[in-house]
Amino acid sequence: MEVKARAPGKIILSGEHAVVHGSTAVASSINLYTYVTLRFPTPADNDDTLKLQLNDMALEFSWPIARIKEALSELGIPNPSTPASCSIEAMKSIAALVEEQNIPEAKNFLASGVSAFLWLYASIQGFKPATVVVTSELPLGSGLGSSAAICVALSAAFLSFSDSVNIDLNHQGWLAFADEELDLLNRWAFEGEKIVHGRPSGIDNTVSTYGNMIQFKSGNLTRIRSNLPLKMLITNTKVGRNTKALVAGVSERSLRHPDAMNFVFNAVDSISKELSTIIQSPIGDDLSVTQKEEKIEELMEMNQGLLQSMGVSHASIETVLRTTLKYKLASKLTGAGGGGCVLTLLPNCILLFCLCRIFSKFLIF
Ligand SMILES: Nc1ncnc2c1ncn2[C@@H]1O[C@H](COP(=O)(O)OP(=O)(O)O)[C@@H](O)[C@H]1O
Ligand SMILES: C[C@@](O)(CCOP(=O)(O)O)CC(=O)O
Ligand SMILES: [Mg+2]
Repeated sequence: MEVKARAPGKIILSGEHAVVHGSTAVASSINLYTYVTLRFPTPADNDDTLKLQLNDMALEFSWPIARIKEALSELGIPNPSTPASCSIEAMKSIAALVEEQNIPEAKNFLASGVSAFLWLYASIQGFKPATVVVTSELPLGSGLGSSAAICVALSAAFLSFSDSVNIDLNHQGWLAFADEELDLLNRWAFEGEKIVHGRPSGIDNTVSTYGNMIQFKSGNLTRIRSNLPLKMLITNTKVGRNTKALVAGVSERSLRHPDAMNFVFNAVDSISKELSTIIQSPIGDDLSVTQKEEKIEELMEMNQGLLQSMGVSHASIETVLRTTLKYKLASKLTGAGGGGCVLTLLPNCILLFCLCRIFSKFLIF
């Protein structure tokens, strides 16, 4: 028996970090996915291990089921319909299970993802032998939500074998979870994301679970529909960073300067709400597409300024900002910052300009 699940990455258009402190944020899923295949051995295979293959990393981990049972004995019978947080004790046992695998030092950043896998698997599927294969189109640790995508795809694969879930909707050739099941999936993915991020807001796993665009505040999701043909260029600075450390850094700053940081978070809240209103405003209202894009550019610049004051920008991000500004294009970091990816709005008039250039070449030759 085998199942394959996929979950998308995301971009945050406005509100990263501040969303952890209760501000509104706006995010969109992107069409880059993480894929998880779950396979149970037959009795003839005589295989009593849990295997995790990370194909893109060319790594394979394997634990005897008896060892996992011994380490996580407190878990008892799995209860897929009730998402549970990993206790400090269970986290210690999982850390020992991961350590036994001797992950190469250069790939130590994978330890949190492997830990989330162990927690989700043991909690949802219990102590059954299986092989889980992960592949991803997303760059890891770059702000495009690879941690949430793997948690959603793992939870989806594990839950799909559980009686408490109904999967019958056809979506682009894939079976989809029914709406009422998405909440359960999202809550499990959030538990995994907590292991990677420490203190996630939940926006990444939510947009990866529900897809399309969302507005998110204090754990509450509003699904939104864009009426603007927004085009974003994503530039990866390729500077690695760790979301958990950056999120913790912002929290420490807000403990040191609570009043000032509250103003920063409130300003971000207003920016996200305004952005969401513009995106959803009907075509043909008072503002033209160009006027709406100009407003969005200004909001992106203000959001970037506030992210700088939270301490999460980086020299590599500033270089992208300066470069795009030369072409009068507005940019902001997306995700946790400290490196990672930068978003640049490509206004429709630019696309028209490029098209004209392409066509003029055809005309000349
Ligand atoms: N395909 C994957 N395989 C293994 N671990 C993964 C995978 N995708 C994400 N992770 C885990 O998530 C971490 C990256 O998460 P994070 O720092 O939040 O950045 P982002 O979510 O922006 O990619 C990785 O270091 C790893 O632990
Ligand atoms: C910084 C934050 O707002 C987004 C982090 O996104 P990413 O893991 O860098 O893709 C954290 C969160 O909301 O959980
Ligand atoms: Mg992440």
